[in-house]
Amino acid sequence: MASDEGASAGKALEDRITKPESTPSGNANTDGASQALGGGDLQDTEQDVQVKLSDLQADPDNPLFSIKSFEDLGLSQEILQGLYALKFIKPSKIQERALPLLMNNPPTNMIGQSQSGTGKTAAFTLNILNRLELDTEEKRRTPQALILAPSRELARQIGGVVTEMGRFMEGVSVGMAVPKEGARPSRIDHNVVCGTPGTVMDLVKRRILITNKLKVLVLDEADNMLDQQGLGDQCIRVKALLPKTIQVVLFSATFDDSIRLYAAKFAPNANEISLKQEELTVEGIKQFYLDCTDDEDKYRVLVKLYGVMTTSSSIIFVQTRQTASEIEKRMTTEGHTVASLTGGVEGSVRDKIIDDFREGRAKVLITTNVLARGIDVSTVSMVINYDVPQHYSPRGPPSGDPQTYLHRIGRTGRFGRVGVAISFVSNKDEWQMLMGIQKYFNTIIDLMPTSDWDETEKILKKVIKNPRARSDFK
Ligand SMILES: Nc1ncnc2c1ncn2[C@@H]1O[C@H](COP(=O)(O)OP(=O)(O)OP(=O)(O)O)[C@@H](O)[C@H]1O
Repeated sequence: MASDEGASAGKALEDRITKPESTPSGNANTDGASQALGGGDLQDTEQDVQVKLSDLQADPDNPLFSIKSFEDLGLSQEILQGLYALKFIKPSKIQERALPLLMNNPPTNMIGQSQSGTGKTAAFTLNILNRLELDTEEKRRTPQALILAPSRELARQIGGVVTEMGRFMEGVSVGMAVPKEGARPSRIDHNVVCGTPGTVMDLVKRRILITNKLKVLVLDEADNMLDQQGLGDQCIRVKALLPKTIQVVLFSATFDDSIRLYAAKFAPNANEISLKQEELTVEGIKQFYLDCTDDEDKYRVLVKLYGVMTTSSSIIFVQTRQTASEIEKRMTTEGHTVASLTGGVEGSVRDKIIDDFREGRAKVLITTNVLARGIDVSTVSMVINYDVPQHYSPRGPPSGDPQTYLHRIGRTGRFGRVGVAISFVSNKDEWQMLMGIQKYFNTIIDLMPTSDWDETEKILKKVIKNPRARSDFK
């Protein structure tokens, strides 16, 4: 097992850690990117972010609002220490609502929905930590919780969160079940396992991952996991090999009607927390579109935009690996520093690329839908849909893919931060798809002027610099 990726936690309580003040100067993120960068030109300072966060968490209409404190939720002292160390002050709405239901006994399944960047990971992680039995060496070496995610990067990220949150508990250890070069050990002896469905299935079949003591199964990005032909099939096959009494927890920002019925079969008798379609967009993300004359113009506009957005981190989403590699080559030849991560890249190289991006060594990431979901890098202040996300149709023109659009743009504006999402439109099909997406979420996607780039720069800076962007741009 790739124990190099999963870190053993359970460190002894080092210094005495106290609860953070309600407006700390630290970073309430586990991704580490903000600390490395310290905020760029077009970035909120951490001070701004924290002041704003306490305002948002006091607004009952905001997804980050809660009445209760983490102490009220019945978490152990060691778990609270983990949260304090991460500078989590108050739960978000999904955490406050989901945790009592998740932690209740006898365990009940859950289907939980909340906007992107509102802390779903902590919700399911805290339940897992709360349920772990770590009082004997044997129990510590036995898998008790399994978390499945659609990409290697997301599985690794979640593994990191579990490790960080559980670091004051004696004996928490996280193993990764993602594709790996080289030999695997004969047995996974971690109590929490995070992985992608194909690898997990393989490890279960080879009896490297022993499942009979598993108590919790989490599917993050559950609609995607159950929907896609390949992943859905694998998730069902994995679940069939797990104890019948396992608590099944499904989380996502999106559960389309078509998948909801299916999710209810996968997690029977679940408690459900759901949102209406028009509640799904995140207020802090200002959405624009840009008119381009053709594909070549898209590229010209992209390069122009990068002349304007020099310092903060951004992600460019494209539809195909081929486009990703073309843009990467062209931009690199022209002297831009960009990285590209697609499914075609080998695992260890992918790890390096995403780690470089997280830590601010690479500021521009070109990728496909492989990274559309879950990736949490707080310094990302701009997302570009170089291609409008679409469902291919064997007959007729492609149709827009609102769920993927929402997840892509949700890579910015995390937990009360602000960001911009810009979609490039170069033909009638793309225009229609984008307008369909706008209608689906009942949101506003404004035209970004490009006749005067000084003006474009001003608009972008105003959005990203303004800590009150959500009320201005509602
Ligand atoms: N209570 C909290 N206080 C402060 N920060 C928090 C809190 N809960 C979560 N966060 C931070 O918010 C960010 C977003 O959380 P997370 O990645 O879990 O979002 P998500 O809801 O899973 O989003 P997505 O739908 O995009 O996967 C993370 O950086 C996390 O550390």
